[in-house]
Amino acid sequence: MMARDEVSSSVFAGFAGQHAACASASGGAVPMPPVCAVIVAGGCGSRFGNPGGKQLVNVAGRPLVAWSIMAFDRSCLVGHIVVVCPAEKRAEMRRLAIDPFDFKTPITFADAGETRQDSTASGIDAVPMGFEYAAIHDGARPLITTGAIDHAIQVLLADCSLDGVVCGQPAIDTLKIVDGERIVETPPRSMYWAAQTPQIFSVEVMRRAHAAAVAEGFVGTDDASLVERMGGVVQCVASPRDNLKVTVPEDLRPVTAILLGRMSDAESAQDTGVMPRVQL
Ligand SMILES: Nc1ccn([C@@H]2O[C@H](COP(=O)(O)OP(=O)(O)OP(=O)(O)O)[C@@H](O)[C@H]2O)c(=O)n1
Ligand SMILES: C[C@](O)(CO)[C@H](O)COP(=O)(O)O
Repeated sequence: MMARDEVSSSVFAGFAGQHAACASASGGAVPMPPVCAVIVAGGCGSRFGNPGGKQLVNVAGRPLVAWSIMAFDRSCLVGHIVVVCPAEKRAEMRRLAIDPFDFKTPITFADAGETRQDSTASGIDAVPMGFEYAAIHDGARPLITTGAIDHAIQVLLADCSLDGVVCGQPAIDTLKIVDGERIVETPPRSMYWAAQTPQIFSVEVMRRAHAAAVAEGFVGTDDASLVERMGGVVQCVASPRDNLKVTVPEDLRPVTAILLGRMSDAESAQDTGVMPRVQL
């Protein structure tokens, strides 16, 4: 019912966007990248507890949300980024998390809603014409990498039976179903994944799924659940284990350590000539 148009798996070979590196790799004809990123950064961060929210908190030298924007900006498959935040925060978001960085991808804003689901609906509505897919990502997951984004997009584009893909990890802990704190059952772990973002869908499918959720009063904790309940086919794609979400202040410690570690690894590789010098 929600099948999307057939897309050749070869299409992602030549997307070049505005990025110099991508453009030179494509060697001429430059098709439009098929994906618009929707970065939801409209929550109030109540569990984090900072009065101004968490999206602009400095993490390893950048505002939290800027790390996610950077990862999508570097993807040749992403041609536009919509940042979802409260209207009154737009100017501050632009001044602190966008303008200081040399992002090449066009970035526009959409207004946040009351819930995360309302915010993703608003972001999907703001996807410009011409983009067939939307990659919805939490602004609070700064460790996502361009490689993981591109891999997930490629899995979706390569399989026309899919309505969407969800980045995540197979469960590694033993899981318990509980009533209060009393264990009711220990389900087979092999059936469980921990879902993360990005979650990527056809824009059309996502718009229909949101309309149905509103009509039927359904509120999910992620975007895929809206598509699943419509009978959509959604596949999990393994993404890096460290794609953590900053939810409470303690999350900053591992996230900062990982970002600093990545920067240090990149510097060492550049110094030993293993990698060309890149801007971090
Ligand atoms: N109305 C909302 C609620 C959440 N989000 C975004 O959804 C992502 C995941 O949500 P979460 O980590 O729960 O953030 P908050 O809602 O801000 O946190 P809390 O639930 O602690 O208030 C975050 O990037 C958050 O900014 C959003 O755009 N709009
Ligand atoms: C979408 C999500 O990041 C997938 O893990 C998560 O469900 C968001 O959860 P929250 O309730 O907004 O923290």
